[in-house]
Amino acid sequence: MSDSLPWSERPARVAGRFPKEAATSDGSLGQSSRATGRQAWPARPDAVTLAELAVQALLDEATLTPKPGLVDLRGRGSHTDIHIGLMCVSANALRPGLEAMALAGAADWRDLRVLRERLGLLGRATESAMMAATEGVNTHRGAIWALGLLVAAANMPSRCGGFRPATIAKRAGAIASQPDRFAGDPATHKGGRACAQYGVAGARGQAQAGFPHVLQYGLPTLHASRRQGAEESCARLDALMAILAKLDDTCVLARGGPHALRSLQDAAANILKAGGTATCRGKQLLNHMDSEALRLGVSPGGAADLLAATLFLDSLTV
Ligand SMILES: CC(C)(COP(=O)(O)OP(=O)(O)OC[C@H]1O[C@@H](n2cnc3c(N)ncnc32)[C@H](O[C@H]2O[C@H](COP(=O)(O)OP(=O)(O)OP(=O)(O)O)[C@@H](O)[C@H]2O)[C@@H]1O)[C@@H](O)C(=O)NCCC(=O)NCCS
Ligand SMILES: Nc1ncnc2[nH]cnc12
Repeated sequence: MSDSLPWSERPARVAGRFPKEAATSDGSLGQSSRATGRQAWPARPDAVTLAELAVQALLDEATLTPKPGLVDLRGRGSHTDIHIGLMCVSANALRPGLEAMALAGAADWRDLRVLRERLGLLGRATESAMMAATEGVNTHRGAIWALGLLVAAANMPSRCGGFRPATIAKRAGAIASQPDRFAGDPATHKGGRACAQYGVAGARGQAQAGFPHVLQYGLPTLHASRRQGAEESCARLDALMAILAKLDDTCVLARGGPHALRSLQDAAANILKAGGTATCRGKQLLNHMDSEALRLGVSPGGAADLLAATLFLDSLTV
């Protein structure tokens, strides 16, 4: 890690807990201690724990299999430059940055404008750390944005409100809605251009609205599928389908256009209508959806990021 990073004074104890070799191992990789989706915290988690939970959510998302067009334990999906090992290395490289962003939430909560600019600085440095770890591949840019805002919001003092997912997401939305004088030009980003071309809100709009796809689709579907007795991996895949069915994912739009987006959204909705990914029909449809994503050359990276955000907020549930 570069010495110039703003958190370089942080102790090494938070870095590199996930060995590179383990990244390509079997299905046990990435399974959290909350494999049942439940973890009781004796008190509110501190910044180190919040960063750890966020990284775990990223690992859980990356290793969730089978996902349509996305990198998973089977392979690269529609990507040529990313594999599961890189996703895991990348997730682990974000830990110090996420911890610093959580600390910023506790330090700068009184002035959301100051906090937004602090998070912008840390977010851009975390993007650089990701790029250094992946040798220039964009694995988690959207995830840094979403989880950075959420860990900061989760670490604001309790007088800012409760610790429920809805409260944390709303606070994150308030931070994201503040201006950042130092932000780059969105029109130079592929996602920013897709937003302008197709009139969609993208990752920025999703965060500013307080993560509606996480609160209205991801979390309720995760919980409903668990209640219906689905295995944890199926409940998580169902949550991904629920997000995907409704999200204007700029990764899909940028690579495949509106036709590809509609095709994935319809396929995800049909899987849920068939009873979800735990059913035989749901599994068949998921297989078909995966083939279609590969044929179209698209990968719903935005929906995957929001699944990680869903799993992170779920992991805070006592
Ligand atoms: C505000 C930013 C998000 C700026 O980003 P941008 O203007 O580019 O906005 P979006 O494209 O809308 O979003 C960026 C990433 O967010 C994910 N995403 C896409 N759609 C949505 C959506 N509707 N809702 C939520 N999230 C969404 C997605 O990230 C994932 O995909 C990336 C991989 O995609 P891929 O196409 O393979 O990679 P590319 O590099 O684009 O392609 P190639 O060049 O390889 O061909 C991967 O990152 C996933 O995570 C979008 O890509 C924000 O990033 C920003 O301002 N950051 C600065 C720091 C900051 O202010 N931080 C503050 C808080 S931490
Ligand atoms: N599993 C995944 N595959 C490809 N891009 C992603 N972005 C976030 N998660 C991803």
